[in-house]
Amino acid sequence: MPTKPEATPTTTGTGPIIDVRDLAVHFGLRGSSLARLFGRDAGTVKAVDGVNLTLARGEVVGLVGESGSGKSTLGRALLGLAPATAGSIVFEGQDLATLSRRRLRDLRRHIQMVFQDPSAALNPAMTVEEAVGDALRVHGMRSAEERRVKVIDALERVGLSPVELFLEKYPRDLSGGQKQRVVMARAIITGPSVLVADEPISMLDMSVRAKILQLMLDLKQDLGLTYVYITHDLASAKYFCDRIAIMYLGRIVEIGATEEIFANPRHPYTKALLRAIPDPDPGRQLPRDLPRGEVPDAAAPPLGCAFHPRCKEATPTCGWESRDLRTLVEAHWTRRSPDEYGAERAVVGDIDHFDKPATSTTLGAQGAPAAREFLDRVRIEAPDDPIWGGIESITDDGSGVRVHFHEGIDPALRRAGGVEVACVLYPETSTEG
Ligand SMILES: Nc1ncnc2c1ncn2[C@@H]1O[C@H](COP(=O)(O)OP(=O)(O)OP(=O)(O)O)[C@@H](O)[C@H]1O
Repeated sequence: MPTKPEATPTTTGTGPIIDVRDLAVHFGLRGSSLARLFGRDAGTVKAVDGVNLTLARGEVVGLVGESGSGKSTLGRALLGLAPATAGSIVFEGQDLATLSRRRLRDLRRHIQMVFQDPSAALNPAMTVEEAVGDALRVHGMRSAEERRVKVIDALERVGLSPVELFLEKYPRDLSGGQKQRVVMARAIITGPSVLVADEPISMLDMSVRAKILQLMLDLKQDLGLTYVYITHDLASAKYFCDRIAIMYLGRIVEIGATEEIFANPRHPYTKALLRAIPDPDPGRQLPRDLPRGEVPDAAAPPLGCAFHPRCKEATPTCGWESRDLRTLVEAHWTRRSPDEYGAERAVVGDIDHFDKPATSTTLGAQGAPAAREFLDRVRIEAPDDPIWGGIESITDDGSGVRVHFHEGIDPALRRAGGVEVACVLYPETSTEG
């Protein structure tokens, strides 16, 4: 029987193992050198923007969302690898922000990260023994003999046996699944209590994905680990996670027990992600529509609820604005002939100012009646677009009209039934709460 890797004094406490409060991680964009010369701010990406998350000991929490939703940044922040702009991360009662660089490095024995690409994570010039033992060397274990004992134990735990066959191998000699097992061995060898796994199976062959997830569950059981599982794949999260946090543009928009999220999704984004899960039964034809449009630019998120431009259930107060009008007008123009487009373009005039997010904007170059007629034509073509509910009024203004949108609501996470959800459809007074 393999012995347990280095004991972790931190796993024995009570209360949450990690407590994240109002965490923000913002990245300043450098912009072009010309913009910098004129002192223009190139903007800020709010990769994580006001996240609260409590990890109970021994649970598996999934961070799920499309690319750019901030999952990896949140995961990296838990290890102190992405600096917090605001808020706090408390691990076993210690606020990461108060730790010295040395203590922070030491903390990484207790919180380890596993990345998506095992080939990139392993140094091609190191044998398996060197790669797995290196973490011990970094943390001060000088004796090669002691390291070897621990390495053998860790390799046995991750199913690379007989161990002698693997110790002297290089990454190039291993399959993708074996490499990820080596990465897992390296992660557990310091005796961590928390493991942040960032898409750990997405680059592996289908045939080995379930085996690696099962290995992770076995390790969790044996070593008393707590997991943060980062993925864009809800199907694997269903299998693996106790709780799921759905992320969108730096925020958690819904969080709750896995069964509840799957049985009764509340947030329109969660519903859309669930509809997009491929059905393993080829005979069943389910609509697989990810929400319309792409994930917006995180440096200039939509006003109000960041999901509103793609939302099927959007309401008049979800944050409609000038950029939504541009999207609608441009979609209308894609269906016009070149002559029609030319004539309408002259009526509408310049629309570049729509790109500056605003709840009031002007449209028109040939007078208010022509601008109104144009908007009527757009509306007849797309009468069900939720943006129309978001327009409060249209008034005459100079050479055209001014479109006023309802002031949008940026919803906070609120309890609704068994989950928490950030959507105006679940207000504080909701009977569900
Ligand atoms: N070091 C950085 N500098 C600037 N922007 C960054 C940095 N790291 C991440 N971002 C931006 O922050 C946002 C969130 O990125 P992040 O990688 O955390 O998302 P993700 O959900 O993990 O996406 P993916 O699944 O593609 O990894 C993105 O807009 C990304 O471009």
